[in-house]
Amino acid sequence: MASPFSLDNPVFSKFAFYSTVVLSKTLCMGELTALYRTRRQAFANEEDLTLYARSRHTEATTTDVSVERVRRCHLNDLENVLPFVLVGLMYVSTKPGATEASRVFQIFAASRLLHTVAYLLPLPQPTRSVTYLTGYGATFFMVYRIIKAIY
Ligand SMILES: N[C@@H](CCC(=O)N[C@@H](CS)C(=O)NCC(=O)O)C(=O)O
Repeated sequence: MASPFSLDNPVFSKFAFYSTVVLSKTLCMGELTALYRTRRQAFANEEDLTLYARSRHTEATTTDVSVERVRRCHLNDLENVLPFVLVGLMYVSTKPGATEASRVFQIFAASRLLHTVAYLLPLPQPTRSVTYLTGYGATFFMVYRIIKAIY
């Protein structure tokens, strides 16, 4: 029996693509945090001041509103992207239809990109909540499919 975890399988190949998109976006959040820290001179650790601070009067802080917003956005990615990738692997193993699977992966990836835009700009609520719930729904749809395939 052919393994579903091969790039020859169009479902796995789409899953690999969209997982890489959302994981790369999550990785970029660390660099974005560093950029905000440097721009706003808001370093969390005393030892960072000697390396990056423009003025010797700069003090370490963990309360800069913009830096904390990027950090919350990053954390929210971790809370949602990691479950998507793990649940997605089990979903691929159920051998779903290619059209359905593609839609689920696309919806999740789009929802996470829009969540970041809504969080960082920020856009008025409930925009961010809607993007979050859309991605959450996509992951839970896969959970439903997995459970249905088993029982
Ligand atoms: N850990 C999240 C759980 C709920 C959630 O993810 N809510 C979405 C829509 S309101 C969100 O963007 N929360 C903001 C955040 O995680 O910083 C929280 O504390 O809010």
